[in-house]
Amino acid sequence: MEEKWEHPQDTEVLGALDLGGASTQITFQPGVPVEDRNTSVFFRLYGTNYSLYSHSYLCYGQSQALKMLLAALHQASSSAQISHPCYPQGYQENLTVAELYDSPCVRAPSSASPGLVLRVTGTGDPAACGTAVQRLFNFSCGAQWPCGFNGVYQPPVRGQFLAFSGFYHSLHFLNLTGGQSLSLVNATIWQICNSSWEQVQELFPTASRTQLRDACTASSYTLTLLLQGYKFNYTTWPNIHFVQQVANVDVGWTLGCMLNLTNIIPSEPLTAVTELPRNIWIAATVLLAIMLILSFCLLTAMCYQRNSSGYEQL
Ligand SMILES: Nc1ncnc2c1ncn2[C@@H]1O[C@H](COP(=O)(O)OP(=O)(O)O)[C@@H](O)[C@H]1O
Repeated sequence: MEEKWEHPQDTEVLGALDLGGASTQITFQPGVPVEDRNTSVFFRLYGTNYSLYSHSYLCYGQSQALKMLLAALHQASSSAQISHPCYPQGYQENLTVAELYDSPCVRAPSSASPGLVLRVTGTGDPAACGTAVQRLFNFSCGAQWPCGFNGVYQPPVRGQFLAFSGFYHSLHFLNLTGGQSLSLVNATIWQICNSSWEQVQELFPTASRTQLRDACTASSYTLTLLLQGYKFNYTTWPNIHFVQQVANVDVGWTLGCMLNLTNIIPSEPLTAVTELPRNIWIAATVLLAIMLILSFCLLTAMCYQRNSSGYEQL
């Protein structure tokens, strides 16, 4: 770095995968020009220009996706009893219609009365869970080919990626953030989704009730989003590095935002100074020079006067 914030020319640009509570983002440097202007980003960081692909899917963050799944299961059941295939078998909870439909990502059916209490029962069924999670997405590309999901254009993923926030937390809980193979990840998620409420409590005695309830749903959602959503596969899976920190700093959208903003700070005042018209710049310099010369003359004259009046007194 030679004590300068410069981008070494031969280093690889890492992609970023962020799974927040409300939305998920993918950003990377594609191998082809970005065909859709809505998803192309030109970005200048410490003197280097980058042309990137980036898209944010609203409502596909972890919390909202899990809510969409529950709402879809409720609407499919058409009663106050909801069978949840991703919750552990034997798990039960009550929630009201108002609590379920409290976000813009889920639209309440007109027939649902807000005060109605819904009873959710886990069935711990990995195959049905996988199917229910996949139904949250529309995988057909339509005119936008190649695509991610919901008809959003996305070039094929390329290079190494850092996956953080919800991607990290959902897999870290199952000890799957250490470079495990995709087969092992699949098998572990299948196993947790096949477990009963008693079994998950025994497996993770210190975990909270919510963590235990959501372990299967969150990890299944993460895997579906990465494989079918963002189109990673067996070959590109090892290129995803699940991280919470890089060089002892928490990674997330706030760090990226800060880096982007701090890079802008020095360039703005400089632009303002160099954009002064040339003739005004010359006039100001000449005026300053004249004032300096006049001040010097005045000071000399005052000193001379004081000295000569002193001699007269003597
Ligand atoms: N320490 C944690 N342990 C387990 N899950 C977490 C932890 N922190 C965040 N999560 C989960 O990861 C998801 C994203 O969290 P976060 O990055 O804080 O969201 P946002 O970007 O919206 O602020 C949330 O759904 C949350 O449940």
